[in-house]
Amino acid sequence: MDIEKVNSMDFGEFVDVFGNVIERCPLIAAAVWSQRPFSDLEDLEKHLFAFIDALPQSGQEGILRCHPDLAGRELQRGTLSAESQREQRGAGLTSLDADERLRLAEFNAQYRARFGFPFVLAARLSDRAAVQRELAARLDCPPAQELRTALGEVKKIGHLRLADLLGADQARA
Ligand SMILES: NC(=O)N[C@H]1NC(=O)NC1=O
Repeated sequence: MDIEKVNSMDFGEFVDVFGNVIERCPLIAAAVWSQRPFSDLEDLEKHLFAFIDALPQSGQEGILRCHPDLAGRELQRGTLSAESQREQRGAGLTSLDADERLRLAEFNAQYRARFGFPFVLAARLSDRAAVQRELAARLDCPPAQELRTALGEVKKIGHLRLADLLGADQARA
């Protein structure tokens, strides 16, 4: 997909295509649509991320709360977004045994109780062992630092999702 194509999208198409670059936060794509034209895809990414950075802490925490737990109930129920499903499967989180699933659920619950939002990690850059390690390590972080780390992970996920959207279209062209 080239940038002319992106810049020519009407609002509805733009939100359809980019609405889940940030998990379950189509408002972010909706907000940056009016900032067209973008000079290139990095520019689009910059606008998406600048929107996140400009939010008050409550809004940033809201973005984190839109993320499903890793290996959580939504994975069991099959109600994840297509992107999240693919990412969690890629990290091996669909094939945990019962003990591993329980351990992760306990850590996820501890994390949520401490910080007030779910543990977020770019699963595609990780694997099941690293997810558990990271979660245990980040539980000890000071809250302000942890908010920054988690938003950094949201951006990594968004970066990879954007690259997928573009790559898929280039392959078709
Ligand atoms: N909780 C969490 O990190 N979820 C996200 N991570 C990821 O790679 N995809 C997600 O949905």
